[in-house]
Amino acid sequence: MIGNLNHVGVATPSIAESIKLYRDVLGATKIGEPFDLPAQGVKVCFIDTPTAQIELIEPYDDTSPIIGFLAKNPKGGQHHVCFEVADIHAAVAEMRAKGVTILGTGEPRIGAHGTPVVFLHPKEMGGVLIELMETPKGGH
Ligand SMILES: C[C@@H](C(=O)O)C(=O)SCCNC(=O)CCNC(=O)[C@H](O)C(C)(C)COP(=O)(O)OP(=O)(O)OC[C@H]1O[C@@H](n2cnc3c(N)ncnc32)[C@H](O)[C@@H]1OP(=O)(O)O
Ligand SMILES: [Co+2]
Repeated sequence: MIGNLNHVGVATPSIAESIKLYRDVLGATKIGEPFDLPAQGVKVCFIDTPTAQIELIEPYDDTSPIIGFLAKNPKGGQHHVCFEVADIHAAVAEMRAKGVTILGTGEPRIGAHGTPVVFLHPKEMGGVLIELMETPKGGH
């Protein structure tokens, strides 16, 4: 069911500091403008690599879903991996049929690429928080 690896989510206490690392130390050249995504409780900045993106995420406010993760990992860390799926509702139905817990309300929500996303519980995914996102129409 899963398609392309779209992005790896990296939680950080400071997107500005993380940009310095990826740009000045790792040599990334395609770094987007950071933007707020209050519906998901995060500020976001995408860094492009030839085949996938790094998604830097910083808490939008103190109700952010990444607050607990940053409390345990104050310097930040690898937070989630995101795979594309052709049809999010079909993916949710398939996961539910297989007994997998969809986080939150279970209803897909619009993510940072403007297409619906859901998250699968890390305890049922070998310790990895997995995001499924519907592939943008026309690719990306
Ligand atoms: C912008 C959008 C997009 O791309 O479009 C995004 O990605 S937004 C990305 C941010 N949004 C999300 O992450 C939404 C979905 N996430 C959530 O609902 C939450 O963050 C949870 C995954 C349920 C974790 O919540 P919280 O940290 O409050 O719970 P908790 O501390 O009780 O953690 C429960 C257990 O899960 C583990 N745990 C927590 N976060 C984890 C992570 N990122 N990867 C792997 N394990 C993780 C904890 O260590 C703990 O294990 P132990 O029990 O062993 O101690
Ligand atoms: Co993400």
